[in-house]
Amino acid sequence: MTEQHDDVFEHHGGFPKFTAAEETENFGPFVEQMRQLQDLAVSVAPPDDVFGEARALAQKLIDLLEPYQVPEGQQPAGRIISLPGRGSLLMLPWQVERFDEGGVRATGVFRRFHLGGNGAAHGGVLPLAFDDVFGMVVHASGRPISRTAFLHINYRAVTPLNTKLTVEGRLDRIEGRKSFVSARMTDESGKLIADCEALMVQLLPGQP
Ligand SMILES: CCCCCCCCCCCC(=O)SCCNC(=O)CCNC(=O)[C@H](O)C(C)(C)COP(=O)(O)OP(=O)(O)OC[C@H]1O[C@@H](n2cnc3c(N)ncnc32)[C@H](O)[C@@H]1OP(=O)(O)O
Repeated sequence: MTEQHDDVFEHHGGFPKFTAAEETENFGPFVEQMRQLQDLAVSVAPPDDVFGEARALAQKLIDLLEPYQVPEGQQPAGRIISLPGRGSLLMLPWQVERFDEGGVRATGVFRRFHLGGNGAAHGGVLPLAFDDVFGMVVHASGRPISRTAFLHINYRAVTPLNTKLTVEGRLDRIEGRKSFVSARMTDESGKLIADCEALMVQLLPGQP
């Protein structure tokens, strides 16, 4: 992790102070296994007694992890920028490849877990991808922490699963507290899958 990445969670506005977490031996592989489980949970059709066995194993995992819950900002999930989705299961398992004031670029695939219908990604996961990139664009540009006021997506082509895609976002202009940002999602041939514009509004002191 670079020094540039180390300070991206510093305190702004009314947000709590977040610090980046270090990658450890087991956390990244654990998150990937959980993602595989998510993919399987939405794609298997075994006999019901197999679900019974899975329930028992899942309960063991719950019992193992439950004592270790911590407040927001202290868990590794979401704080390790070198991991896909920063190690957060909520985030798409994409890798950040560029993070500087010129913009943010992330690449990755939508998986079976993200299926909408007829082999394509669910339309609701694209705003998640864009919104997360815009949060990083704001930080990478050195702007104070901001929240999304609006986010407008144009779905230009059906979004495939298991196909490498790229999202590139940038800061277009600043008006006082307002950061106007935009991003494009493309496939490896350069075909435009979706584009997006959003307004990020800088939080006032104490604003949640
Ligand atoms: C590694 C890094 C990880 C980074 C990890 C950290 C990531 C954090 C980023 C997460 C991003 C999110 O998804 S946040 C989650 C989704 N978003 C939210 O929950 C936001 C909910 N909404 C709000 O909290 C509020 O509405 C705000 C803060 C956006 C704005 O409220 P406010 O502070 O009272 O300001 P307000 O006066 O209304 O607006 C300020 C200016 O913006 C304009 N404005 C406000 N809303 C709109 C709008 N929808 N469309 C057009 N313009 C608007 C106003 O006209 C005004 O312009 P003018 O008169 O000044 O010209």
